[in-house]
Amino acid sequence: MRVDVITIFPDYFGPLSLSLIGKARGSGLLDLEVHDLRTWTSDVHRTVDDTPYGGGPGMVMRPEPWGQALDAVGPGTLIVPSPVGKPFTQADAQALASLDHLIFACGRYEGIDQRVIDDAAARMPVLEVSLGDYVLFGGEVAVIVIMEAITRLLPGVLGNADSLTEESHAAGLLEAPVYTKPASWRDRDVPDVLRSGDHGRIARWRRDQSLLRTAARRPDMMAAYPPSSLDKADRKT
Ligand SMILES: N#Cc1c(-c2ccc3ccn(Cc4ccc(CN5CCOCC5)cc4)c3c2)n[nH]c1N
Repeated sequence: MRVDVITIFPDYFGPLSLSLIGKARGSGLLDLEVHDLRTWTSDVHRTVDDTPYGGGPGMVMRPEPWGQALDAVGPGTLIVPSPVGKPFTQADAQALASLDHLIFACGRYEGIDQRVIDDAAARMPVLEVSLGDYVLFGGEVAVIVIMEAITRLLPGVLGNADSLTEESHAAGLLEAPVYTKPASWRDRDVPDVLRSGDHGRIARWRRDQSLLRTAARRPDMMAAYPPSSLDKADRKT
């Protein structure tokens, strides 16, 4: 997968050289390049922003540098993090993980001139996404989060592909609690069922815990969980 990130803060993306994303880049599974938007400015001050038409607070990112930057790195699927974007979900991560070329546009200030998005949409798919109902300083942190969500889905990145099948937002329920050694810690014991070796009982316990957690913390997920997936025993949970 080829990924181009355009930003006025390239140093924000140091974390994408670490851990499993760094390994994915080193092994060739992920070809990622971070570009400084100011590369495509032409004035001595390398200006990327200006005052908003119609008044209002803050500054808006100028269209010219963005247009030239997207001409240079595109076409691909353009992902624009935004406070007004569609909520980003695991399903979005799975869809994006299957694509060949992603371009991330990291806005700052009050956002990017809308004509940049409209112009890009005339020649490539554009997805405006939001991480959640809170306001960040810009799109860079969102891109790091989105890149983690996508990269872990790329074949060969996670050693144990099984861990992808049981994931919360893929399976529709929150995962059960996890435990490791020691069996007892500060007078708190690992549930006996997990040490029983009875895989059927363990699977049942984990499913029950998933249902309890999801019902308590994510009624929205519970409401969306297909009734056909709940057997009679579950309904008593
Ligand atoms: N992904 C993601 C994000 C972002 C995000 C993503 C990209 C950029 C580029 C600039 N900013 C800052 C910024 C702050 C304030 C405002 C004004 N509006 C805010 C909403 O109410 C109306 C008024 C605009 C832009 C960004 C923030 N925030 N939250 C998410 N989940």
